[in-house]
Amino acid sequence: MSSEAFRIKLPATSANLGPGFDTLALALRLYLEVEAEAAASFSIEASGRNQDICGALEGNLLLETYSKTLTAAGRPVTPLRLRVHNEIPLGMGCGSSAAVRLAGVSLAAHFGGLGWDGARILTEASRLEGHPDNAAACWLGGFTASGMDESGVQAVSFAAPAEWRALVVMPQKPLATTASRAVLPERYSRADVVVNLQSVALLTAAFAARRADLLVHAMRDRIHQPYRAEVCPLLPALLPLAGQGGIPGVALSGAGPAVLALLASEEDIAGACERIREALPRGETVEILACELAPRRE
Ligand SMILES: Nc1ncnc2c1ncn2[C@@H]1O[C@H](COP(=O)(O)OP(=O)(O)OP(=O)(O)O)[C@@H](O)[C@H]1O
Ligand SMILES: N[C@@H](CCO)C(=O)O
Repeated sequence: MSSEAFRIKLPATSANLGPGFDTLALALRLYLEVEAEAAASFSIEASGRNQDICGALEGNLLLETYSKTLTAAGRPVTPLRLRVHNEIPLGMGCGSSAAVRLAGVSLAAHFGGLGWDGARILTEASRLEGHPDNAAACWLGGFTASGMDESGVQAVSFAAPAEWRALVVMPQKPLATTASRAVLPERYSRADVVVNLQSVALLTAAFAARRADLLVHAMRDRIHQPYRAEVCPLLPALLPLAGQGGIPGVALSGAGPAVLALLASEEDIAGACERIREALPRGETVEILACELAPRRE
């Protein structure tokens, strides 16, 4: 067990990127920062987005993950004084739950003296998530491909082109990942699976080869986006922008409801925001976050 203070900073992530359902994700330069020290009782000082949720002592995913992980490991739950600064939108498809679960597991590993390495922390958080894509990109940074089986998570990350930018287009209301997974079918046709296999391979190659021109083909998806359009109405409105002036690729961000637009450079941001606003359903109010891509963790 350790009584030393602990600090962690983890990025937002956009998972799937179109075809890579539960597999691919990209880290974004928006962060969750948690500082903790052992104390006589739990307290949280929250700043940034969603302070009500991030600062709650009841039903807080950070505290739940921390306590659950220590209890499962047979260790006492040391009360903590926490400072949480959050820039990641909650329930929008930007990996907020993966970041907070990784933070909670890391706190447990530290204060419980569990002796877990990074791979174990990533595996524990991914199991709590039910899929490794967000957690892998959050933990490793960059562009990440990941898989998970009973032995744990296997994940590889590499640096995404630093000059590319992400626009995250968010509606007013969040959508829980569980609700967005509930609309997906159990089975797919061979034709749909083949399209996604081709796209995943092409998309990974497009990031590695820094080929923004391939994104319009490589971000095609038939596994989750067609079904999620009903609960993510920004998607059908914005998907047709892919491949048009200054917006090489468009996909649902994670489980939605936000939409991710990938741009080849900073200069394209203003024009892309204008086209996105023109394409929105009438009366739809959105927040558009322009993000740099987060580097690979060293
Ligand atoms: N910093 C945080 N503090 C406390 N709870 C959080 C925090 N971040 C996320 N959560 C919890 O996670 C929920 C959102 O998780 P959910 O999996 O539904 O969406 P997401 O992770 O934001 O999006 P996606 O999984 O599609 O990328 C919030 O409603 C909240 O309960
Ligand atoms: N791959 C996950 C990401 C959201 O957590 C999904 O699409 O449901």
